[in-house]
Amino acid sequence: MTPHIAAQPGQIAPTVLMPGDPLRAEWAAQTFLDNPECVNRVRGMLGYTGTYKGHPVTIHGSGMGMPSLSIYANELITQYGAKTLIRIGSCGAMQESVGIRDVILAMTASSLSTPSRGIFKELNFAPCADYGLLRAAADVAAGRGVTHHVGGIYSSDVFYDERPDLTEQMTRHGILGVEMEAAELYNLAARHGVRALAVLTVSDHLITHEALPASERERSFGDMVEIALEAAFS
Ligand SMILES: O=P(O)(O)O[C@H]1O[C@H](CO)[C@@H](O)[C@H]1O
Ligand SMILES: O=c1cc[nH]c(=O)[nH]1
Repeated sequence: MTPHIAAQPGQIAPTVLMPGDPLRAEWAAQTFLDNPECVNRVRGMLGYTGTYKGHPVTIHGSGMGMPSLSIYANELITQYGAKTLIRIGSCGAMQESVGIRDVILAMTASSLSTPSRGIFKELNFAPCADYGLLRAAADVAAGRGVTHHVGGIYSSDVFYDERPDLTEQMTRHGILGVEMEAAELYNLAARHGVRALAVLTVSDHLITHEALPASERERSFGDMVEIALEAAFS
């Protein structure tokens, strides 16, 4: 047990999927895992462990934003031995060529700051995905005919952004989408020598202002979860 996770030793699998939303963790575990068992509900941050095609998998919420993800990812890696962490999140599209419901595989994540800023100081460390996971996820997405994009994303500290000039520069420099956790997940994975990837579903569009209707979210998020699960064990 840790300050934020009540699971007993052995109740967290080496492979962990991390949505921001704890209820998405519950839905994904009940939909895609066999024999899902709730292993954490401290502060309402749900974690479930079950199996996928015989492989043990934990699906655990990260909360919103990098400080929250940092708490859970640190404890999952250092206290429970997680070796593969895949974020399954929603994001906003920042390119005309990226559509609502598309999947983005985050090769790297830019940020203004992360919880690791204090370590890196003047260094602009470039957090990046595990290449094997990234390549496997792209292959799975292509094989399933899921429209997907591989490239850089922006991990923001805020949902309500007051810097349209920054959004403009990121769009100009090819950043595909914005979310709030991947950069720190990649920093932590690099620090602890584990694998990480962010698989994101576009839920809204910063340029066209389209948004995914709530009724369609589940099916769209399902593609993302299956891509993550298949990539983890390919
Ligand atoms: O859908 P999730 O995984 O929570 O991800 C996105 O949604 C939240 C903001 O609404 C942030 O956590 C952002 O990263
Ligand atoms: O962080 C996020 C998530 C979805 N859409 C956004 O615009 N930002």
